[in-house]
Amino acid sequence: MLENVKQVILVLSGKGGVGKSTVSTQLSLTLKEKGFKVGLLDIDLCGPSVPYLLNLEDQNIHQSPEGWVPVYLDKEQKLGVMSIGFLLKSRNDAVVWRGPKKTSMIKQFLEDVYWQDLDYLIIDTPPGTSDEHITVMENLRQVPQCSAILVTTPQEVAIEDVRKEITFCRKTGIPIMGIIENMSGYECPTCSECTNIFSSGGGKSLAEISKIQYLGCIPIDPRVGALAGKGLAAIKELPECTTSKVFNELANKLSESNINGS
Ligand SMILES: Nc1ncnc2c1ncn2[C@@H]1O[C@H](COP(=O)(O)OP(=O)(O)OP(=O)(O)O)[C@@H](O)[C@H]1O
Ligand code: SF4
Repeated sequence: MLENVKQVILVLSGKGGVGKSTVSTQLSLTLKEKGFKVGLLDIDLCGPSVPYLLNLEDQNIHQSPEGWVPVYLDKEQKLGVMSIGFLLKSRNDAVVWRGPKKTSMIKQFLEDVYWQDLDYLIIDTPPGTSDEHITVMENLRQVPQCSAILVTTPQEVAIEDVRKEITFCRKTGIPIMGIIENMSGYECPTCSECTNIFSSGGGKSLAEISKIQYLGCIPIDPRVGALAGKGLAAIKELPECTTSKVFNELANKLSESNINGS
């Protein structure tokens, strides 16, 4: 049920493992820390990592007369989470479904979750442009405030795949809010010096060429990696690190409703 959701943000990536779920969870946690009411919907049916990242793996969802009740991270119910992971017995269980079953599960996720009033619904998607994406795009077209954030890494192959995501968004009519480059150099936890391990700046130049807003680069930071599985916000635990600054700025841009669709 999306009637009472003010803004929907889809987090997309061309490749797997580029940090899409990290961006989805840290963005959700940052918005929660800023006092917003947030929902995080994980539709990566084949690799749902959000329950793990937020330390919610042992939680179950419940059915209420209004619909599925999300799992809440906090007592105040500021961050609600929905993931196929909550329906699996163990993290190692695999979802082996054909397209139509995946499509109907995603429709249920979009229609039957009782989110209550939300300032933001963040949707973590599988990599690429699959059946899941088409179903989501079709169902979200009627949501007035909906846009996509594209996540990439600096390598040329990842950048190439983001080009495909841009084409996909433009064809399906979802405005792109911007591009984030993750794993852009290595930030030393001791002296905060950033060393470029791979090339860098590919995400920025792609944003410039494609006339899309560049939302910043997040370095590889072992301290940020260590937050995975704990459900802790980088902005609270590591306020001085570059990652926190990027998420803080991103959350500010969102709250100013500065959606530059392109
Ligand atoms: N900036 C970063 N610094 C350190 N570790 C990171 C960073 N970004 C992501 N990671 C780590 O890299 C791994 C992969 O990240 P994540 O699960 O967010 O990627 P993904 O794109 O969602 O992957 P998938 O395609 O499997 O859904 C995780 O262990 C995460 O903690
Ligand atoms: S980046 Fe700084 S603290 Fe890290 S290893 Fe190099 S000199 Fe040492």
